[in-house]
Amino acid sequence: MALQGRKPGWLLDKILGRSTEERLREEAAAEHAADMAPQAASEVEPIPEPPALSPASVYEGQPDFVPAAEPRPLPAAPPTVAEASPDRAAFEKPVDELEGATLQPVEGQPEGGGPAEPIPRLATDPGSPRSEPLPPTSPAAPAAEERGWWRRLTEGMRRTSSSIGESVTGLFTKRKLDRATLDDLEDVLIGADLGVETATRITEAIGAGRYDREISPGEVKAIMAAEIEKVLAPVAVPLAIDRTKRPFVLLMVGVNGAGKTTTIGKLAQKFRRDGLSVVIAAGDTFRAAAIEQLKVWGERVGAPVIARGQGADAAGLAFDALTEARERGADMLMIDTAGRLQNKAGLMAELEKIIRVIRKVDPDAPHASLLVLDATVGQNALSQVELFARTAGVTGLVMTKLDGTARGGILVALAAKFGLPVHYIGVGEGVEDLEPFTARDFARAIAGLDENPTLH
Ligand SMILES: Nc1nc2c(ncn2[C@@H]2O[C@H](COP(=O)(O)OP(=O)(O)OP(=O)(O)O)[C@@H](O)[C@H]2O)c(=O)[nH]1
Repeated sequence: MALQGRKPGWLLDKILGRSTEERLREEAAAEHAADMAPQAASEVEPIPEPPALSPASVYEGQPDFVPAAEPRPLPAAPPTVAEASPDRAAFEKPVDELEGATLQPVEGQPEGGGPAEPIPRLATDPGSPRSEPLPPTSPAAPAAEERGWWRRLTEGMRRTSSSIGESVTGLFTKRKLDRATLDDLEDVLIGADLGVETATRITEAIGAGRYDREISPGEVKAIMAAEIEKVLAPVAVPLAIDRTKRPFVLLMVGVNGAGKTTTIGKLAQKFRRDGLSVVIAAGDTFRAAAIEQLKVWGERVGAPVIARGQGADAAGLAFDALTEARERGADMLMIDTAGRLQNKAGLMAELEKIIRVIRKVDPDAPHASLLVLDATVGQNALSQVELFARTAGVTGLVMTKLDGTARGGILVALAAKFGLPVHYIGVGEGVEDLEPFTARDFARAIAGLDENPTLH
């Protein structure tokens, strides 16, 4: 019969005046596009365009990263360790404490006597050692966007700035400057986690030529902001994404609860807005809730999430994710990692293994390794940096939860001690509450001063 042997669709082709080969090519292209589209694209909420805001930060309206002009120097390869075969029994058994208290974040613990923000629990993961809430249902709460970054920053930093500001007002109102007052201020600044070095630097700058004279709290704050800015300026470095690396591999490390998973979601949204295709690897296989949380973020921002079950080998997953991201031609691969394993050595061995294994696919990977730090842990952040810098070749920092603490000064101490780039800071759980770090804005916010005057 005449119809026999015809390829399906030939009649439509004939009507539309195209060849069967043309149609097959179109179909293949459509299939590829569907593959690259977010999972369950119809369910993914559209990413709203950011509204035109008056710039509160020099970064507003700019991409959230800078294209790297030159390939970045790679972090030194971490030492090869004996193959860390993940102990499944240990994985499955929730461990509350890491060996060595220095690694433990202080979750939801308020300082200064203020009430902690209640941490909502995720109902679907009752067995998890620590259940997180899913991210907010709207990727960009309009109210948050309308507030602008400067307001979000200063509102978030209020606990830090008001604890310093109240002391400054108390110490410097209608008093002649003397050594005792400066010593008191130094104690306040050290207590606010700025570190001895910066505290001394600030008090010396305030004292220079002003003994026995009245100095207003406003003047003190201005000098303080200027000194803090000097410390922070060298580390306020935007994340450089080398577009010749495809995918650019971003490894996210940090202790449990620091905000890695949330930060990945927030950053993925930024990268997607900037037109990059992103693949996410759910490498925190220790916690089922982290995998689920990431899947939700992935759907929301339109980034495929490569995941395996709880307890799966994270290095193997990272290897597969990099291979797949490469096949898809993705611009970015973001790898989440566990913050808690059976012990500190286990955690570090796993990070080293992940790096070793992904280098089998791309010898330069990871192209950036970001340590996520929770500001509420205060001085503990210093030992976290030391540990992760040694193991995971940390190239930059992200500091979260600056809103929930009076200890935001720790960022200044970190800058003075390590000089590691600080790429982003988080001042809330909302998707818009993470922004590139700018020295002047942060310095003025911490000192409780008005908006960056150079922008007006
Ligand atoms: N207030 C506030 N909360 C934040 C911020 N960033 C993250 N969080 C919250 O901190 C909690 C922990 O965040 P996660 O992203 O799950 O932390 P994690 O590092 O992935 O934790 P593990 O998966 O256990 O390793 C969540 O409730 C987040 O919503 C921030 O900037 N401010």
